Amino acid sequence: MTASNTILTDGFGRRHNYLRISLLEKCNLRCTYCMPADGIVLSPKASLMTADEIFGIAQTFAQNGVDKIRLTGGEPLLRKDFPEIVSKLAVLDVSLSVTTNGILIDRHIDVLKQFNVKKINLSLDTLVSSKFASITLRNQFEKVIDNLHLLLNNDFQVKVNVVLIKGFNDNEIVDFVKLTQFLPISVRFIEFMPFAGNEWDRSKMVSQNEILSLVETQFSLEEIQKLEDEKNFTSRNYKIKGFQGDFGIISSITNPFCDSCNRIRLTADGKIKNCLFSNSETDLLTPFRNGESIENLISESIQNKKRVRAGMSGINEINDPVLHSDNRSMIAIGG
Ligand SMILES: Nc1nc2c(ncn2[C@@H]2O[C@H](COP(=O)(O)OP(=O)(O)OP(=O)(O)O)[C@@H](O)[C@H]2O)c(=O)[nH]1
Ligand SMILES: C[S@@+](CC[C@H](N)C(=O)[O-])C[C@H]1O[C@@H](n2cnc3c(N)ncnc32)[C@H](O)[C@@H]1O
Ligand code: SF4
Ligand code: SF4
Repeated sequence: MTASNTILTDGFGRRHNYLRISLLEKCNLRCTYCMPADGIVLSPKASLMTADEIFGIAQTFAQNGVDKIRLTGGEPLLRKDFPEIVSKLAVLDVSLSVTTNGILIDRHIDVLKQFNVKKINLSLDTLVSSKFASITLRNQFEKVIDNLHLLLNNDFQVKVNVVLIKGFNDNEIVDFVKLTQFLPISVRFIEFMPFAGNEWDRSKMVSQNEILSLVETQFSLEEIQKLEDEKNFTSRNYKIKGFQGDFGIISSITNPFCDSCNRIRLTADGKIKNCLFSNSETDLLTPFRNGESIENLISESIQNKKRVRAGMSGINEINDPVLHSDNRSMIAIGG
């Protein structure tokens, strides 16, 4: 292990080479599983990281071993200075990717191409326009579908994120799988997770086992073995013979993958979270603004990271995560 890896390696030997940066807390959709119905209290604009601050903090991570940065939010493409942020981060020796709801892809496709941001994760929970409106509270289904095709026509690698909610879209699982017959996409079904204000209930969650059992009634599946650089991926993926794409499952609740966690999060107001479910945060932005070193703070946060997420006493136990009442809503974490 090189010295530059040390501050990002925790007590369990997990090397945190993947930084997820939330660019803002705002969004042009209102997905009910992501944010409270009455919205969230937004951080004052002055407390959000500027493009230069995002770059400066990300650079410290890159110098210490981060080689993958994902931009998220809120909706990252809503940031007016998105092109500036991407152009700055592009000089770092990292792979850059974006998780987006897809609505503004056409506005930013040139900048994504220019700076080689070729991996886009696009969230789409239903293939039915009226259901899209009911879960996102906005009528933007056609726009998202058009932009999905725009990405594919421009050779982007697209993963489609589908949060499954019982009674809402579990009857579309097979349709999403069928979509991969002719589209070279990876559809990932995500177990619904609990966050402030999203009215999570275990009974609304569709589990990994339920998804697999259902798909296996229709198709013969082959599990895709992960390549060495994919070992930390959140999803376990499956292929159906003759299909152009594949599908996967992100089983945060029933089969968490904390033993291979390589992720650290930076919120839009410059705090790091060492786990999605953790309520403890470390402010990097204030010391960064004061010209102080942030490496010790990063190191401390990594060293304090728990082996498994809150609420879990064993990696494969089926046990609901404890929802910290003071953890943020998902929209203010970034997934
Ligand atoms: N429990 C848990 N869920 C995560 C983690 N990282 C991402 N997710 C969830 O996985 C889903 C998809 O997230 P994405 O933003 O597409 O990121 P990703 O799965 O890391 O994407 P890739 O880099 O393409 O593998 C979202 O629901 C995230 O909240 C994690 O570290 N822990
Ligand atoms: C918070 S969003 C931010 C990026 C962008 N706005 C988007 O929707 O892709 C990141 C990811 O988190 C997922 N997500 C949000 N709330 C979730 C929840 N309660 N459980 C599981 N995944 C969730 C979304 O589906 C999305 O794929
Ligand atoms: S999931 Fe993404 S698109 Fe939906 S409200 Fe959350 S941040 Fe916005
Ligand atoms: S729940 Fe926390 S520790 Fe587990 S994989 Fe997600 S971020 Fe990592």
